[in-house]
Amino acid sequence: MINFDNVTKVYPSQNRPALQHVNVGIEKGEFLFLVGPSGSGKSTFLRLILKEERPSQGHVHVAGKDLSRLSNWKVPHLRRRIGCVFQDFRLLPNKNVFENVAFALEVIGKPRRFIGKVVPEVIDLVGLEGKAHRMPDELSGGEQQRVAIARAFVNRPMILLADEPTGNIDPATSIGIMKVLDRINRTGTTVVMATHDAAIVDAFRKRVVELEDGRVVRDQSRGVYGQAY
Ligand SMILES: Nc1ncnc2c1ncn2[C@@H]1O[C@H](COP(=O)(O)OP(=O)(O)OP(=O)(O)O)[C@@H](O)[C@H]1O
Repeated sequence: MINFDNVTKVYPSQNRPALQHVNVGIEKGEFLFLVGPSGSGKSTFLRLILKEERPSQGHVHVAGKDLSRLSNWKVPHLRRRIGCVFQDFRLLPNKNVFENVAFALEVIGKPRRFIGKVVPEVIDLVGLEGKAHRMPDELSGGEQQRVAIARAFVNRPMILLADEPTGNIDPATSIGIMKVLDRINRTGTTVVMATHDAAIVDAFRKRVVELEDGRVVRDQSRGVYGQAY
């Protein structure tokens, strides 16, 4: 589903590469934790999948397509098939839960009847039943992140990218967020989650790819956070 083929990324004005000779293949339906110290290249890895950045060398394939050959006008279509969740939720503050999730479908022109059917289903899936009419400032951080996940998933993307989704959430609540991501993964969506959250990585035992100075130093199935061997 995602293939990094000898990818090196050097940002203009930087002399140290953000990623160096990265080779990682991620199958459809996999769940992958991307770990590593701050500045090791995790966000760059995610941005390359979205074609927000281009490799300086090597190739990134997503769903069988070489992104370097994907014309610019096709990039919005690629991004539509990839849901994104961030540390800081990024909800629209003046829209309620239903409207925040519905907005993701409105902007791609889905009919109102379809929206009225699927949005409540996804709100239930993320564990927010009964809260559709709450405004973001009437929700806890964990609940806001559930809305953000519902919004990212409502279009049934093939891939979900999560950049530090539990970074602003307390440990107990983080487990609940992780269970939601796990549930989404079980529907067949490939999930790539960049994280510093050792407790979560250790509790869920998924594949772990560790970056250090832009290099893959570990790729382990059912891995833990901090054990390089
Ligand atoms: N737009 C940019 N322009 C120049 N350099 C950048 C840019 N984005 C990232 N970098 C550099 O590339 C390297 C990797 O950064 P990246 O954000 O991918 O790391 P990260 O592992 O996601 O870090 P964090 O855990 O702090 O989010 C760092 O040295 C960073 O300073």
